[in-house]
Amino acid sequence: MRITVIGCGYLGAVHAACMAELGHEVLGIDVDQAKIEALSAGRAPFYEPGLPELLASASATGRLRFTTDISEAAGYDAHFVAVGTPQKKGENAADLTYVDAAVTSLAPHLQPGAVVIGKSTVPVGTARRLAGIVAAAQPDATLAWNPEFLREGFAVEDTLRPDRLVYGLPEGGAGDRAKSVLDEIYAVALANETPLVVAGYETAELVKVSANAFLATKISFINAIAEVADVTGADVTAIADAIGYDARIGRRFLNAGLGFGGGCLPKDIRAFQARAGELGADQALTFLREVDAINMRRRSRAVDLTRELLDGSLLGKKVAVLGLAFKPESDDVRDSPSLDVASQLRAQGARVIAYDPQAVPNAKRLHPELDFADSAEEAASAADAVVLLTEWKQFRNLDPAAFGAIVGNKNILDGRNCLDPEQWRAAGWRYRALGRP
Ligand SMILES: NC(=O)C1=CN([C@@H]2O[C@H](COP(=O)(O)OP(=O)(O)OC[C@H]3O[C@@H](n4cnc5c(N)ncnc54)[C@H](O)[C@@H]3O)[C@@H](O)[C@H]2O)C=CC1
Ligand SMILES: O=C(O)[C@H]1O[C@H](OP(=O)(O)OP(=O)(O)OC[C@H]2O[C@@H](n3ccc(=O)[nH]c3=O)[C@H](O)[C@@H]2O)[C@H](O)[C@@H](O)[C@@H]1O
Repeated sequence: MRITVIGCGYLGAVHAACMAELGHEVLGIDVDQAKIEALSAGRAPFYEPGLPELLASASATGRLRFTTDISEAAGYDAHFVAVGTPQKKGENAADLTYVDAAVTSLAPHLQPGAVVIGKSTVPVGTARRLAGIVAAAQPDATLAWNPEFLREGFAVEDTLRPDRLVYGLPEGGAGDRAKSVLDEIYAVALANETPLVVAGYETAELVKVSANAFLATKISFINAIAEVADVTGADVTAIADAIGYDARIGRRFLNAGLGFGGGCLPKDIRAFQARAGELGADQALTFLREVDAINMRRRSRAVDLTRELLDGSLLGKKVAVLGLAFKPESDDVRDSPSLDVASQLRAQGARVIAYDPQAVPNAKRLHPELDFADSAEEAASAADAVVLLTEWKQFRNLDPAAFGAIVGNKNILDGRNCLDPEQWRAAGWRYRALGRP
């Protein structure tokens, strides 16, 4: 199948490389010249495990090309739309400017029988509206919605071996034709018995935002329990383990700590509330406001605990921040709780020295006022407190004795509940965490 992928960011670049890996002929298109130059040279424009290898192998086969010129999309069978849908400035709603621009610029180049496949996360109702733009430009083309569930850090694996596929299709023969194109694209996953949900546009759009809303709710649920654990001396990690053994609950996504961030969960739960409001279903999702509020409180709690560790004042204290990415195995700092805490600590008078294995360049662009180190040891040298905010493996494996010899004062905040408190206390550290005594 000849496929284009419009928007080559965290989602699109991985999708393009994986589609080529599966044997399709792929053209990646983006308006960002620098990104296209990097991808054309076989370089990943961001950190994602496995992507560089995939780009190298796909480019070598000649099946993967990149361009900034949308007119090159003419003659392709299927077009994935994977551009950003960020939060609008000062509003909860999603900004659909990029999706609209992508579909509008593609429309004149659609050949009869082409299928436009939405991947971006959009407010319910968007697909039906975009289908009108596609039909007006090329009556024999169809629009389908095929939401994406990959996780950053596991994006290649999740794309090649998804745990389910969802097709949102129009009614009638056009839907049948779009389904056969999607089936051909995903032939390998379907042969491996990947569950497939075929539905209408609205259902497919709602599957995606419901999944992210549920994940965000699960995290905020356990973080709410952590707040209660904090005032009772209970241990939220033991609570999560114990309730997680119940298969109806499950242990995954019950890690209490600094809460969720990234380019998706926060903006998606806000956009979902905004859209429900527009549709007159305001009441339905008011709990997501609370999910968001619980999540944001984690950040101020981390700042307060750091202040407590420093005997009530951050002023002039040297604080080593370990981790800036919104999660490990990613360089993404969009709405990163870690970067937010680092910046709040500095704003409240601390001398912050931050380190992250991959995210320093992105963090520097957003917060040039912070100081950055080249290693955890350099950041922690003579520090009054260490705050671990993103649970990279190299931080989880730190040796409390050796690390203790570097710092000025052995104070540590474990913002992700990822260290062994006994071990750190035995090495002479004052250990604090969120939701653990
Ligand atoms: N990052 C992730 O893990 C996942 C993201 N999503 C959704 O996928 C969409 C994209 O997200 P990301 O890849 O993270 O965003 P991103 O910001 O990394 O990438 C978006 C790309 O689209 C490009 N772009 C903007 N306008 C364009 C146009 N008119 N033509 C061509 N390219 C254009 C931008 O230059 C950028 O490279 C969002 O709706 C997001 O919610 C869904 C599942 C996973
Ligand atoms: O729509 C999207 O873009 C994607 O959003 C999330 O994926 P991602 O943002 O890559 O990362 P997650 O692993 O979901 O983590 C999100 C945030 O939650 C935090 N988290 C996660 C799990 C947990 O138990 N506790 C917790 O605080 C992480 O630290 C991180 O900040 C979803 O997991 C994907 O299925 C979805 O496709």
